[in-house]
Amino acid sequence: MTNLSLEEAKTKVKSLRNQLNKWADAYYAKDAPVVEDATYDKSYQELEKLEAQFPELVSSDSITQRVGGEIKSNFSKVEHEVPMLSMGDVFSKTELKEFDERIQKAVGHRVAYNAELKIDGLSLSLEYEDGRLVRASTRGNGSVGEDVTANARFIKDIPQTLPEPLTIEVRGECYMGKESFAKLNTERDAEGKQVFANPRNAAAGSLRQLDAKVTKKRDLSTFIYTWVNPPEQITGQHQAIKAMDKLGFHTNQTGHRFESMDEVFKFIDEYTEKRDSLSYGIDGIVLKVDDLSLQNKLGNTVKVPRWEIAYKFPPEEQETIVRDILWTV
Ligand SMILES: CC(C)(C)c1nc(N2CCN(c3ncccn3)CC2)c2cc(C(N)=O)c(N)nc2n1
Repeated sequence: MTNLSLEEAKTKVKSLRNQLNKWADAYYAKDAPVVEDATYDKSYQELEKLEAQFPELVSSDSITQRVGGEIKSNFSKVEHEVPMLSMGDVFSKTELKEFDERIQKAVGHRVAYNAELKIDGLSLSLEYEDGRLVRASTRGNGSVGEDVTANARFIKDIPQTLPEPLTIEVRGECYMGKESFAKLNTERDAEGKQVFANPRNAAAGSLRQLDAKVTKKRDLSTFIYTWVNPPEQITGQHQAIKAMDKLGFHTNQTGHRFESMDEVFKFIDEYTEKRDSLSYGIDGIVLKVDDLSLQNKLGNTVKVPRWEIAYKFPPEEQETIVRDILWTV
């Protein structure tokens, strides 16, 4: 229940409807979602809650009254055997220190961490049977995603077959490099099409294309960072990434295993500096307890692992021009 007055609720409902209609039109009309599902869903649920609390505000033209009101994608659904979890976010080194202290307290000793750049893309799961790619799917809500196998076949750095007949699942981030993003937007602008607000939306819009031939024209990449239930000879996150690299997956080589938080802080400072010069977007650093058995011991809360945290950089000066064009349409 919100503590909004009827007047305030009316304003809020109006702006939510306006926003959701724009997003839904972009999704249906141009089949290029300009926003992450999670963002759309959050606003949609907020509108539903307000309409439930203020029934006098419900109107037949509200997107919640539309049969297909929610973003229904035409992809078939994929149930994730192992849920794709969310990530806890922190925004300061103090909070990272507290995270480390919590972990040390829980396990009774200091732990090593694997620090990874937090790639600004969308999550992707890749499933292989006897060494052949059989399914690619998006994260969706963490439990149910979309089948994008046909599209994934056109992402050049995804191995279609593995050097060994393994039946495994790996997960990573699908992203569009900064240069490819700028090129795509220039082309779209020249064609009078709506430009993408940022590389993450461009990647999402390009991967979640119903017509895989469109994905083929888009320059998408991946960084793979998780081996789901790896063989027992793999005991650490850093080792897992090295092993996936050997299998032909594209991994991010900047990841580093650290024994102390001081080294982690140096890594954070280094990539706060280097961020703009990278050829792909990052929005933070992901810190994971490296030892996989400790990860299992620490377990997860409902949606978030206790053994991992994402340190988010302060938002950089976004190129607001694109955003303005987008929102004024
Ligand atoms: C395996 C865990 C759960 C620890 C995990 N989860 C991740 N993510 C979860 C939340 N995600 C998410 N996405 C949409 C909505 C909610 N959560 C987006 C991926 C990771 C993302 C990156 C990255 N971006 O580079 C990374 N190097 N490691 C990750 N590791």
